[in-house]
Amino acid sequence: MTATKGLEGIVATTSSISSIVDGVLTYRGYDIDDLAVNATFEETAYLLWFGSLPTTPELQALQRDLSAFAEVPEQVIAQMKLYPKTANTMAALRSAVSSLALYDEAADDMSREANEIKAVKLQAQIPTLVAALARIRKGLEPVAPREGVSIAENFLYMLWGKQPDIISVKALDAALVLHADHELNASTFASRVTVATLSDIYSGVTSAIGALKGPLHGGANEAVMKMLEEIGSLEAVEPYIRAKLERREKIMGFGHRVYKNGDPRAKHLMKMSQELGTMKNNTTLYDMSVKIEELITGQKGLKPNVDFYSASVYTQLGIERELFTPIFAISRTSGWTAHILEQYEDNRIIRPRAEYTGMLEQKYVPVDER
Ligand SMILES: CC(=O)SCCNC(=O)CCNC(=O)[C@H](O)C(C)(C)COP(=O)(O)OP(=O)(O)OC[C@H]1O[C@@H](n2cnc3c(N)ncnc32)[C@H](O)[C@@H]1OP(=O)(O)O
Ligand SMILES: O=C([O-])CC(=O)C(=O)O
Repeated sequence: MTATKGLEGIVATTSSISSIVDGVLTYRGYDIDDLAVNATFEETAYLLWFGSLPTTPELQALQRDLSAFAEVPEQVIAQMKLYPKTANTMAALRSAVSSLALYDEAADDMSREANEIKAVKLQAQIPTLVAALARIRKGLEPVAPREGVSIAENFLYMLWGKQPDIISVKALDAALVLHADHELNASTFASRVTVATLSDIYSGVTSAIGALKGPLHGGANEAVMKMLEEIGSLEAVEPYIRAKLERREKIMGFGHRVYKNGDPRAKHLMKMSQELGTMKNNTTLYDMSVKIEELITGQKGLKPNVDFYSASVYTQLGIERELFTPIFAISRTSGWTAHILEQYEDNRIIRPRAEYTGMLEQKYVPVDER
């Protein structure tokens, strides 16, 4: 038995949800480049869960369900008010999502029908939790979700407490489409491992949130913004990056296990970052990001991943960086739950082996003789 570090190149499951072949990302056979400019997030989530794009009545029914489920139990909001205001937002989200299970009587109902409802419910409730967390951290009261509006619009409405502008809603909606699923990434794998023990969907999504939090995965988008803030100006980019590379430090938002010639999602976010900067008459963050990309690609051959330009996109939308990874979680809930449903459909416990490298033939010595 020989271990492969990080399971690189190991095919661990079959899946018909999303694929990455020769650098092309597809959801259920639809190219991400097509979906990014044409599909809404609700259509995308439907596609991931049910395998085809919805008809008008199917989409309307989904939108009605998402609206009907968007409120979260008042006990969960009360618990969230007790979290320290300085708590890591992903740690807080992980706790809140775990708590949702306590108030769902169907949490352990393992029928396909019940699990599909819980997938839609989680998708509806997680944006409400993230917006509530953000407001509670600032000492503000959470804003209740509105009926009949998209997830992107509702989220920004609950976050800001006022009707968001159409440009912000469209930009967030496109970002949600781009982040929705990504084959067997670390958080999706974590969710599948958890539910393959026949544990419940809430446990699967809670595990996934824990995995997404790390800076080598979803947490990179917040880390990119911290770096941009630390750099501070276009002139400071070059010396900062050169010094970081000399110290052999990683540059967040660059590199990818699967894409070696670039992440197809990054160009969409790059364009959005440029457009938002131009619209707001301030392209500093975009210009700094482009300069960083030139230096990193030039010196290391590494390309930006989905987390790089999303940082400047969200900041230009007026969203604080502590919410970047939770927003990733809002989107990826669609992918996680689609994978969980797929895992339940044809389940076998996921239990690989480890190559043992420890000591051999030890003999027990009583404690007072050691
Ligand atoms: C949504 C997402 O999860 S997208 C990824 C988000 N994560 C990040 O942006 C964090 C920064 N990037 C990374 O840490 C890595 O590129 C990962 C985690 C994405 C992929 O990791 P791996 O597939 O294990 O790549 P690995 O670490 O083997 O990288 C190969 C080489 O490129 C280097 N490298 C990879 N990424 C970077 C980076 N961002 N900055 C500097 N060097 C890097 C590695 O140090 C390694 O060099 P070496 O061969 O001299 O040791
Ligand atoms: O696939 C990965 O390893 C990470 C990634 O880009 C994602 O989850 O979107």
